[in-house]
This record gives sequence, structure tokens and C-alpha cells, in this order.
Amino acid sequence: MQFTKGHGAGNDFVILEDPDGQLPLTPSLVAALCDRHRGIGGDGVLRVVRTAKHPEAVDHAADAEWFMDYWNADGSIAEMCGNGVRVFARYLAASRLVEGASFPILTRAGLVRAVLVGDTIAVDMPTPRLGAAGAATIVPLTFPGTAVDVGNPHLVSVLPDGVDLDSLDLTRPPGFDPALFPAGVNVEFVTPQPPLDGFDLHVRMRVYERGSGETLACGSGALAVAAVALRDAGHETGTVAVDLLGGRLTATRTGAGWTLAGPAVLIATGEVDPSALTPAG
Ligand SMILES: N[C@@H](CCC[C@H](N)C(=O)O)C(=O)O
Repeated sequence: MQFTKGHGAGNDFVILEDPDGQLPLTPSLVAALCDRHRGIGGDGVLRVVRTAKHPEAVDHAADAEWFMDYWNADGSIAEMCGNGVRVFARYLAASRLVEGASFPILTRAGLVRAVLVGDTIAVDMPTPRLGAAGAATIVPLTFPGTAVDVGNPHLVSVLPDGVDLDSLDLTRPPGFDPALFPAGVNVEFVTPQPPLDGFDLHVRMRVYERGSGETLACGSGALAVAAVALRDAGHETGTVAVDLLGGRLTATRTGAGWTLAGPAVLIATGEVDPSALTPAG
């Protein structure tokens, strides 16, 4: 099985090109591929499949040629991946599966458009929808937060003064209210940062991702964090610098919608023998 490995701000993916949707991809194969000791290793899998050839996407075949079939490292499926979609775009362009520097991609959270500008890729993302108040627990502490829907679910918690972002133990999943997030949630912890030239707001965040654990970056999470930061600052629009363990992402809200910009890098290609992988679980 041919694969490519890539990452966006350290959020890393195994990319499988499967234009006709014929790969027998299963949760256990995805988990085995993403295993960092016995597999290739990754926070998730991006299957590159023609929209016309995927049952979840075929109705939108006229809107985009390619569908991002995204899987988390544990083999679960998610609606959106903000870093994944940039890496997906980089792969499409590098493999000459698309023409030009701007093209649509179908995701489970809807149609987006990627624009390639040098090392950076900007994607017009789903508008984050702010929801109910919630809370994230890292025993013995509980942090109030806000539910944010970016196509996938997020819980954004701005840390109170005196709590050091770097001190949080994210080796285990933070607790959350399952009634508020019946399908699970990605949990972001945030601290405001000093102003930065060229940005309206500047924050740092760490994330515990549903299905993948703590990752170096989460693009949809950065968008959720930016939406909360703009709300808290009383801004209708603006550009937010979001610093993550793996680097900086830029989230911008204009009157026309939201854009997420950042790096996307392909680092390797190879061949993996699925029969040599250790089944997950
Ligand atoms: N890392 C991604 C988000 C991937 C999906 C997430 N773990 C979920 O289950 O919703 C990003 O960059 O947005």
C-alpha cells in the first residue's frame, strides 16, 4: 500500500491516495497505520478519494473533484480537520491531481476552498458557531469553557490568571459533560498573549483531540479558539495569531467568513505492508 506522510504545524497524517475508493480501510487498519511504534505513526489518516466514488460525497460530485475522508488515530471518523485539509490540498497540488493554486475540497463539514501561496495554504473554513457554556476537568481542577461547532465539536477554555498552560497534564483526556458533547469533543486550553504586530489578537493554546490525544496543533481548534477570543474582545472581525506547540496558525474573520492559514508539508512517500502491521486493540 503506497502512502505519503505529511504535517501541518506538527499535526501529522498518513495520506492514502485511493481515487476510486477501493482501499479496504477499517478503523483497525487506520489505528495500526497511526501507531507510532508499530506503524507509520500519525494523528490521523487522510484518504484522497474522488467525490464521485465515495458514498458520503457522491451527491456533491459537481462541487469538488476530491473528498477528504478523514480518520482519527484511533480509527474514528471526524467531520473536519483544519490542518488535515491544508495537507490534503498540498498533496493534491504536488501530485498534480488539481490544476492551479485555488481549488475546492469536499469535507464531511461541507465544501471549502484552498488557496496556495508559497509555503502557506489558506482555507475558507466553516463558520465557528458558539454554543452553550461547558466545563473541562483536569482533576482536581475544573475550567469553565464554551462549546464551539466548527463542523466538528470543540470546548474552548480560557485559563484563569495563575494557571500555567504548560503545567496542564494532557496525557489523559480532560473530563467534559457527555450530555453537551454526546459524540465526544476536542478540548482547547487558551491563554491570551501580548499584542503582536499585524494581528488584532494573539493567544497560545494546547489541545486534547478527540480520537488522537494531545497533538502539536489542531486547525479547527485554532478557529474555535479565535472565535472565542474575538467574542471576548468584543470584535466582530479580526485576525488572530494562534500559537500552538507545533507553530503558528492564523485565523481571520472578515464580513465574508473565516479563513485559516498555516503551513502544510509533505515529508516522505513509501510503501507499507498492511499484513505486517499489528492489529490495534
Ligand atoms: N487535527 C484536526 C482535527 C481532527 C479531528 C478531531 N480530532 C475530531 O475528532 O473532531 C484539525 O486540525 O482540525
